[in-house]
Amino acid sequence: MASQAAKPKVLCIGHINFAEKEWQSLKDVAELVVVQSNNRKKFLAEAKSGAFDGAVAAFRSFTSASITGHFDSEILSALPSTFHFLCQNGAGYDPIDVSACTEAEVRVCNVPKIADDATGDTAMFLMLGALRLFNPMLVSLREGDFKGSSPKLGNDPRGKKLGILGMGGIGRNIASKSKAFGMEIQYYNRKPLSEELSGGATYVSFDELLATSDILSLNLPLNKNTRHIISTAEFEKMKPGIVVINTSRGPVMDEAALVVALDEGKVRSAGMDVFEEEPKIHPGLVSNRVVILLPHVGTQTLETQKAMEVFTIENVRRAVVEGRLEGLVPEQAGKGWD
Ligand SMILES: NC(=O)c1ccc[n+]([C@@H]2O[C@H](COP(=O)([O-])OP(=O)(O)OC[C@H]3O[C@@H](n4cnc5c(N)ncnc54)[C@H](O)[C@@H]3O)[C@@H](O)[C@H]2O)c1
Repeated sequence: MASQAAKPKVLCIGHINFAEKEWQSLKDVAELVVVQSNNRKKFLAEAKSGAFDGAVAAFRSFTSASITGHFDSEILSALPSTFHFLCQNGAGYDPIDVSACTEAEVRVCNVPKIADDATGDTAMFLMLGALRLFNPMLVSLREGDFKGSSPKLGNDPRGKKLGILGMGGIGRNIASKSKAFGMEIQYYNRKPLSEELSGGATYVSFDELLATSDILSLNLPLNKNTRHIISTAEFEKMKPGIVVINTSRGPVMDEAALVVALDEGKVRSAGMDVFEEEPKIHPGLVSNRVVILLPHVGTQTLETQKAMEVFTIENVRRAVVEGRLEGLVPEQAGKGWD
């Protein structure tokens, strides 16, 4: 009994859907506390009640923004001084204020690599669907008009230039899959990749990427530097008839500007898994049959979802047992925290 009382607490913010056994196994090293609140006000009150006292780490589910809102300095200051590890179950971590975490000496990890394949597959589906103009056909078939009244022909991927904006794990996954479709790959990143990592893709400037790509795939994280990185001025620089794919985060692209570019024919079609104000979607996208839309399901496979939860829970264990995390976010690199 005495050793049980001495265990640190770990918090579960949000739901664990596929790795409950792994979560329960943390009982060996920690006292498990599942956050009960369902909104920010209640979360702050729950923290104030002392329910989280002694907590050192948290599992944060992708959807838990509905519980805490932005994970910012107000949330951090409500947590006990023992709290030092935030384990985000997602490749993206834009709902977390990493600067505020760094200031509060809270280490943050996300889930790198595990989401690459499923998100890359989603991008390929959207890319082929948008290139081949499959969506109007899918819709008209279900409306009882087998091939649609005036089906337009789409394009082959073979021989097309794919421009990847953000050549990280997912960008590189898309690049390697696209090569099998006979595409030529170019990319823009904050810095060029090594020969080995680039896999034969050509590094070009941001403007050249816009001007010469037949298809543009957005694979950047969302942060203050990337918000609306694609807007009216960038659409103007693009090759007429470009196809745009977004599986990163909605706000990296100005959705209203995309709607204008589609309506003007500058952008021929688009494939989107993410939107600026999810679950709201710009009506100009919903009404445009050429655009192929998915409801942010890039990582939604049984295998990937389970592997992401397991990785995140293992990180909670690492935090408790070893005082470190795997996959510290790049903003916290070089602090001697990894
Ligand atoms: N649709 C989905 O369900 C889904 C799933 C997983 C990830 N995502 C999103 O995809 C994003 C990318 O994921 P990842 O795992 O490939 O991340 P990553 O960190 O491996 O790669 C991001 C790349 O973008 C580059 N980059 C960052 N800022 C840049 C800038 N201003 N200009 C040019 N390049 C820049 C980085 O150098 C890096 O190479 C995530 O941040 C996440 O938001 C979405």
